Amino acid sequence: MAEASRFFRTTLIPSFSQNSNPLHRTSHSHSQPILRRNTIRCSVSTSGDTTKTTENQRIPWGCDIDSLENASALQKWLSDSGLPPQKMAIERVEVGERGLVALKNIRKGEKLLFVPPSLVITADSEWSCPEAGEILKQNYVPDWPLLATYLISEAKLMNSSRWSNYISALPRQPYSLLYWTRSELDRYLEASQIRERAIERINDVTGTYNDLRLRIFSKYPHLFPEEVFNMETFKWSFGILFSRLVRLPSMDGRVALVPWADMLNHSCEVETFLDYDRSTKGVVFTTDRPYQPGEQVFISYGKKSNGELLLSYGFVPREGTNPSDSVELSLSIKKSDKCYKEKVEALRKYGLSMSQCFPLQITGWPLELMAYACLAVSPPSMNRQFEEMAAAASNKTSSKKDIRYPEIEEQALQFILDSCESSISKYSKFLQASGSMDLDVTSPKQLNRKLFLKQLAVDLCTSEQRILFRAQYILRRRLRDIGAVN
Ligand SMILES: C[S@@+](CC[C@H](N)C(=O)[O-])C[C@H]1O[C@@H](n2cnc3c(N)ncnc32)[C@H](O)[C@@H]1O
Repeated sequence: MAEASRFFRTTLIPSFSQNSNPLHRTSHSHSQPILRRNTIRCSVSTSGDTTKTTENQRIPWGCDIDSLENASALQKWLSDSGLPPQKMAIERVEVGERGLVALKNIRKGEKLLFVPPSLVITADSEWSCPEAGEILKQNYVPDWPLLATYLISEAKLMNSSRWSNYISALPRQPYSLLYWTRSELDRYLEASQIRERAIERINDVTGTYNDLRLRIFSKYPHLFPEEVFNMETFKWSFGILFSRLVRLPSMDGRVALVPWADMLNHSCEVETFLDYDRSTKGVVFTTDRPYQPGEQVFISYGKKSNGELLLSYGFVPREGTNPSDSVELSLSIKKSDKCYKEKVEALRKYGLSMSQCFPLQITGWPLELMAYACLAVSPPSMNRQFEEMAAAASNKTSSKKDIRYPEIEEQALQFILDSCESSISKYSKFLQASGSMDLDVTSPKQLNRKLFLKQLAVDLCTSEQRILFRAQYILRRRLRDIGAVN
């Protein structure tokens, strides 16, 4: 969902570009269900913070997903509307609260679902209030804000919308960092770069809503009354999009909400993803393992880090189970650097800045990170190589060669190690403090929510710190190998 932030930055209104470049790639399916470690459950509809008045407003749509409220009505409506008989049913599950569970033996390589296009919501779906849809299209509103508005517009019609059974079964408050307050983000995610990403995303959503309000909603209050189209309802609809929208590669990458398919939970151990199947004319996925009756069936939401999963979907996979996990390491050119100006200029030329984040994985880090570190430590005598280093630090060069500067390798490795260690100490501080953290709550409801958020933050920070420890080990070993005493 870094992708989502990028999407917003590039298409965000004011320019109302139609070149939306949305986010979720969906892959799917899985093998062994992952048991969620933390057992603290919290109805996400429990607003914990009273800093904003809107926080206390309750979204009138959807349901609490810790029950199966509205699930059977959804299943009945779907089969009455053309969904073929299924080998799965919605049930309460260990991972993801509600999910799709096999009713019969399912073979590896079997196609499942077959959701027809008539049951899929896209930017081309018909509006119950066509005038509202027309106005958005005339104003070139991109797919994401358009779909967010569509969802609210249909939700407000309750039973008169054709999607009413679908909307009633959506979470009343999706799990997502959009619902964390600024003080919760600051407190629980201080050590993680995901905090910045969450703030950016919240600002993007707020900016998008404000822009729609100024440019469109305020001009047509009879179609978009503020009691219905407000920040709170937009937070809900964007939360739904972030956690359920899929991109369908075989439909030219179009984004869609796919009722029924969006009841599938994610597993990091499967690779199969949703797509439109031209031969059967429906949205399907192909299992990459067999399932027995009673087992939960999984898909993959894409190769995302734990932080990205928390950001968009509000969960953190069990420690060590996500091979795509990564942590962002921030490197900066020191202001006291004699060549600060030249280095920053070289970086700018390649779209980088004096402070840059690079993803570390348990298996290593990108070549770009080493190039950036070389630039950061290189002395004035190497100024002719600054551009080459900046180019290598960006992913804009076509040549992916591992440029080497033996004369500064040790300093560069030490520079990365110092950044790693400073990051590790931030995580340690948070993780130590989390045990005795005063949660500052006034009701059991708030306590439940804060414990839940804290546990998510502890899970995220533990997994990110683990990657940093691994990088620290590798860097120390390399420094030893090149003869530097550390
Ligand atoms: C596309 S929906 C899947 C259906 C969802 N469980 C429901 O009841 O509506 C995505 C949401 O499911 C939950 N989810 C999916 N995979 C999960 C997992 N591996 N662990 C915990 N929660 C998960 C998260 O709340 C996420 O925001």
